Amino acid sequence: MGDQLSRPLVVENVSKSLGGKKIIKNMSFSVEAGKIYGFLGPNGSGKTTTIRMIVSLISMDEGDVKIGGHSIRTEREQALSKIGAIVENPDLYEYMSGRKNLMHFARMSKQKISPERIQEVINMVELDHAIDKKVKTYSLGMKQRLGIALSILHEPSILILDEPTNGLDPKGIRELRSYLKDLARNAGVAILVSSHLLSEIELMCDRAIVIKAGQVINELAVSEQEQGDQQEVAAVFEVTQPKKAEEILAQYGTVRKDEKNLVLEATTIEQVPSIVMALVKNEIGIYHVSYKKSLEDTYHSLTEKEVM
Ligand SMILES: Nc1ncnc2c1ncn2[C@@H]1O[C@H](COP(=O)(O)OP(=O)(O)OP(=O)(O)O)[C@@H](O)[C@H]1O
Repeated sequence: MGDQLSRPLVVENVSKSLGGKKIIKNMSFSVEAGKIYGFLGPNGSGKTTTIRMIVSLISMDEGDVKIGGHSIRTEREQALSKIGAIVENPDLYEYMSGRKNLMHFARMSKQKISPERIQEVINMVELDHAIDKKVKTYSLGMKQRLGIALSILHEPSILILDEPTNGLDPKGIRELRSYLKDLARNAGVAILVSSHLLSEIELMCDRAIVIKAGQVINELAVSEQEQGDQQEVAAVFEVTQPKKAEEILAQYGTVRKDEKNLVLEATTIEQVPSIVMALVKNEIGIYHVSYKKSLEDTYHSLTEKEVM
C-alpha cells in the first residue's frame, strides 16, 4: 500500500495499435506523489495516445494502468475517482462566473464536494480576485487556472495536463509552474504535464519522462532542487588521444563520439575532476572539458534525428 500511495500513477507495459500501426510499445513508467513530471516527446511520439489511455478515453491492447493502486481495466470507477485531467480544452461556461462554473461542476461530480472545498481550490489556483467575474473576461492563463481548479475539485492524487502551455508566454509558464508546485508540495498531488518543448519542461517540472516512437527512452531529474549536488550532466572532452581516452572514459559510463569530442553521458560534475586526473595520469592531454545538461543532450539527440 505504501508504494501505491507514494506512486499514485503506475503505467505497466502498455501497448496500443491504431490504424494497423503499433503506436505505443510496451510503455512503462510511474510517478511519485508531490512531484511535477514532464512527459516529453517530439510531435507524434504518442503522448496524447498514452494520456487518453490513462484517463480511459480509449482502451489499451495490452498492459495496465494503476491509479492509487486501482486498475483502470478492472476497477475503472475507483481508478478514475483519483485522476484529474485536462486532455482537451475544458468546457467552461463563458457567460457564467468562475465560481458558478465550479459550483456547477461540483453538483455534477459523483463525489460530494463542499463549499469549503470550492473556496480552497479557488485559493490554490490564485483566482480569488476574479472568481465572481464572467469567464469570458478571463485571460487565457486565468481560464487555464479555472480548468485546473475544476479538475482538482474532487481531490485527485494525480493531475494530468496535456500540453497546458499552449498559447502561454514564458511568464505565464512560470506562473503555471508556481501554482502547480504549490499543489504538488502542499496537497501531495503528482502532476504529469505533456509537451514537445524541452524549454517548457525545464521551466515547469521536477523530473522528465522522455518518449520517442511510443517508448520511454529516459527518465531523469530536471529541476535543480531535484538534482541537488548530484546534478546529472553529459561531460564533453576534447583530448589529444581520443582512442585511449575513450577506453578510460568507458570505465565511468557510456561514451559517445560527437565529431572530434568524446561525450560521457549521465555523469555528475563532482565526478569530473577525478576523471580528468585519470586521463592525465595516462598521459592524455586535455584541450577542453564542458558540460551539457543530460535532458538537453538526450532530447536533442533524438529530435535532431527525427526532424532532419
Ligand atoms: N486514430 C488514429 N489512427 C491512426 N493513427 C493515429 C490515430 N491517432 C494517433 N495516431 C498516430 O499515432 C501517433 C502518436 O500520436 P499522438 O497524438 O499520441 O502523439 P503526440 O506525442 O501526442 O503528438 P503531438 O504532440 O503532435 O500531439 C502519430 O503518429 C499519429 O499519427
